[in-house]
Amino acid sequence: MKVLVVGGAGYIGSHMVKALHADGADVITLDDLSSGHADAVLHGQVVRGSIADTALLQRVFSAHRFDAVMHFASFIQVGESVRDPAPYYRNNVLNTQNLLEAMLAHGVKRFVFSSTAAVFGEPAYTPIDEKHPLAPINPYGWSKLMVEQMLQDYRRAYGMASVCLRYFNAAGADPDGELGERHEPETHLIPLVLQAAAGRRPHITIFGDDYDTLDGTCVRDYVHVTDLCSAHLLALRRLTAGDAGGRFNLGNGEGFSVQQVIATARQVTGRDIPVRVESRREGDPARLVADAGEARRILGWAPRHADLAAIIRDAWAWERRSSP
Ligand SMILES: NC(=O)c1ccc[n+]([C@@H]2O[C@H](COP(=O)([O-])OP(=O)(O)OC[C@H]3O[C@@H](n4cnc5c(N)ncnc54)[C@H](O)[C@@H]3O)[C@@H](O)[C@H]2O)c1
Ligand SMILES: O=c1ccn([C@@H]2O[C@H](COP(=O)(O)OP(=O)(O)O[C@H]3O[C@H](CO)[C@@H](O)[C@H](O)[C@H]3O)[C@@H](O)[C@H]2O)c(=O)[nH]1
Repeated sequence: MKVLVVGGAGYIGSHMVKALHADGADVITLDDLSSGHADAVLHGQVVRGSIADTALLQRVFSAHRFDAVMHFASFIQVGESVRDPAPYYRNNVLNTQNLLEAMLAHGVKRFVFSSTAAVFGEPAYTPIDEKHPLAPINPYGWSKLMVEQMLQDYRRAYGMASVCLRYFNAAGADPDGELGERHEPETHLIPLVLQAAAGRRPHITIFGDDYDTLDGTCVRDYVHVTDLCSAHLLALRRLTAGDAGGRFNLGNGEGFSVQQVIATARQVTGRDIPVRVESRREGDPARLVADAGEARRILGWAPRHADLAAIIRDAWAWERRSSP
C-alpha cells in the first residue's frame, strides 16, 4: 500500500505518517512547510512543495503509483478565516481541487479528507450526528464543506471513493513522546494552557465567559490525535475493500468547557495556571460535541484515549520535552 500524505509535516499528518508506517504502508509526504516541520516526518520521503503547484503535482503523481491520498493540508484557524477569508478559500478549496484533478489524471481514486466539526456551524442539537444540518458560521467551515461537496460530486461522476472525517477538537500527542503539536503561532486551547502551566506564557486567556453553557465558557469535544489516526486507517481499509466512502464525525461524545480544560490541566500538571477573561473570539460556536456512532458502527472505530486527563497528560509530556 503506497499512500501520499499531503500535509504530513503538520500536527495530525505527522502522527498519521507514523501510524501508516507502523501499519506497513509505504508513505510519501508532500508538504510546503508553511506550518509544518520537516523533522516531524519520521518515515518515508518528504517532497517539499505546495498543492498550488500543478507542475509539482504532475511530477509527484508520475513518479509514484499511489493507492490512496490522505489530505491534511489546509489553513486551520477559525478566527483568522473570519478576518481574512481569501487565503482560506484559495488554499483549502482551490488548491484541494488541484490535488483532486492530479489524482484523476493519474487514476488514483481513494481519498481521505480532514474535515471538521465547523461544517455544522451553531448546533441545532447536540451531540451532533451526520444528519445534523450543514450551516457553517465561518469561512474555514465553509471551505471544508465546499470540498465535501466536491467529493460527493467526484464520487458520482468520476467514481472517486472518499471518506470525509470530521474531527472535533484534535488534541494530545504521540504516546511514545516522539511527536506533538507545534503550531507557530499556537492558537489551540490545550497547548496554550500547558504553555501557561510551564511558565512559557504569563496566563491563558479565556475567550468569552458569557456563552449559554454550564460555566459560560465554550464547550468542545477533545479527541486524541492517535485515535484520529486509527479512524484514518479504518477508512483506508474500507476504501481499499471497494467501498465508495462517506462522511463520519469523530469525537468522544463528551464536551468540556474551557474552564474544565484548565481545571484538568491544573490537576495533571500540578501547576498554577493564571487565567484572564476577554471578549469572545469571532466565529466560535458555544458548544460542539460529536455523536460518533456512525464511525463506530460502520468503520469499527473505538477511541482508546478518550479520557480528557489522559489526553492532557500526553500533551503535557510533549510540552515538557519542548520546554524542559
Ligand atoms: N487541529 C484540529 O483540531 C483540527 C480539527 C478539525 C480538522 N482539522 C483539519 O486537520 C488537518 C490537519 O490539521 P493540523 O492541526 O495538523 O494542521 P497543521 O497546520 O499542523 O498541518 C497542516 C500541514 O499542511 C501543510 N500545508 C498547508 N498548506 C499546504 C499546501 N498548499 N501544500 C502543501 N502543504 C500544505 C502545512 O505546512 C502543515 O504541515 C487540517 O486540514 C485541519 O483543517 C484539524
Ligand atoms: O487561548 C485560547 C484559545 C482557545 N480558547 C477557546 O477554546 C475553545 C477551543 O479553541 P481551539 O483550541 O482554538 O479550537 P477550535 O476553535 O474549537 O477549533 C478547532 O476545532 C475545530 C473543530 O471543532 C477545527 O475545525 C479547527 O481546525 C480547530 O482549530 C474555543 O472555545 C476557544 O474560544 C480560549 O478560550 N483561549
